[in-house]
Amino acid sequence: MSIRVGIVGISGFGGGEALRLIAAHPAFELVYAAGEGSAGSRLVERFPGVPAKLAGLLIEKWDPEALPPLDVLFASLPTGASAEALARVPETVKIVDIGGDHRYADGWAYGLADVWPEQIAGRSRIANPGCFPAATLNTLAPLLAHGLIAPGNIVIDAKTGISGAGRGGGDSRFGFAESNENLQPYGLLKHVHMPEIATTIERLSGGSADGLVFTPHLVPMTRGVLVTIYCRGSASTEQCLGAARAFYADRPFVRVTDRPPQTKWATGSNLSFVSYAADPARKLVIAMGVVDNLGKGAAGHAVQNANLICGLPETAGLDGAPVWP
Ligand SMILES: NC(=O)C1=CN([C@@H]2O[C@H](COP(=O)(O)OP(=O)(O)OC[C@H]3O[C@@H](n4cnc5c(N)ncnc54)[C@H](OP(=O)(O)O)[C@@H]3O)[C@@H](O)[C@H]2O)C=CC1
Ligand SMILES: CC(=O)N[C@@H](CCC(=O)OP(=O)(O)O)C(=O)O
Repeated sequence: MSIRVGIVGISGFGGGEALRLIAAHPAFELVYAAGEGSAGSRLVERFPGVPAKLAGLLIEKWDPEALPPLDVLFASLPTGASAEALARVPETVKIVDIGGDHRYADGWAYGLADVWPEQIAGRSRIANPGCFPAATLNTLAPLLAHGLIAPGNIVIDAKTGISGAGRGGGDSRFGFAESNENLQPYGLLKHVHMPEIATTIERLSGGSADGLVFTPHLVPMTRGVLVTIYCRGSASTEQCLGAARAFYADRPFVRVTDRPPQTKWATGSNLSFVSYAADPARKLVIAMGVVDNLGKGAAGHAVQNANLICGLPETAGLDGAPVWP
């Protein structure tokens, strides 16, 4: 029997990527689509290339009290816009929230699926990590778990494609003329992802994440996140790579590479690439991670989490190769 799923926020970048993955999923059947401004449109009007079986599905006005029978709801709403409404979704409907309202909130599991799948399976309320935290935490987890780096004074230099800002795009700095041939830092000192990154570093290490620095930069590409993370530790490059290979030995989506990873390696996939370069003499470990912000950074991770809470193979609907070039 198929598992009935819905997507609220389907017209957005995160919701659209969830639609793409669910349309090809072997067990999920999309029976509900919702939004605000897009309500009243058929899916084909928003996504001309949508598979024929879904073309006529009507985008409903989002109303948590008017859901059809559903097993799983993917919520891809602007951060700040989901908490009140999702609290009114019946308990019988499992939820994966792609937005930021429930990360480390009471009653919600933080869905860092590659690192702690056992904390996700069996739950019914999952908060998907943000795109930068997904890239960062997958990269740091093996080093923190093996005590190869200090949890304090970690410096994260991050780069993101423009789609990370969503279709709404916020303000004019996301337009073509402003972003093409341009690089800009933003969110200095107080980006919203810092709390979930710090909390998870502390959970994984048992130490304090004091001194954390995180600076994202907007890069003129559509998709992709690259994090270059500077840490203190005496491990060698081989020790770091070995720790990551052991940590992710049975995990399907994390690839440990000798070479520094590149954003295009992950495009269109739920993969996460990690690599390391370390100089014990300088007590310096450079950890590098890559994800697709709409894949492991959003909808791919959400489908992985949904697979876990539905008792499906974790890779269901996610085993396609990345887009290349
Ligand atoms: N883009 C990315 O790479 C990532 C995004 N996220 C998070 O995912 C969430 C969605 O982001 P993204 O897809 O990029 O954003 P978009 O701006 O592309 O899409 C937002 C969606 O939310 C819908 N929406 C807005 N307000 C309402 C409302 N009041 N009721 C119902 N629907 C509403 C819009 O629908 P309509 O068009 O119908 O108005 C639209 O479908 C955000 O919380 C974001 O932070 C997380 C990780 C990565
Ligand atoms: C380019 C850009 O603006 N990117 C977003 C990250 C998207 C994301 O992961 O968002 P949530 O944590 O809200 O879910 C940002 O920096 O806020």
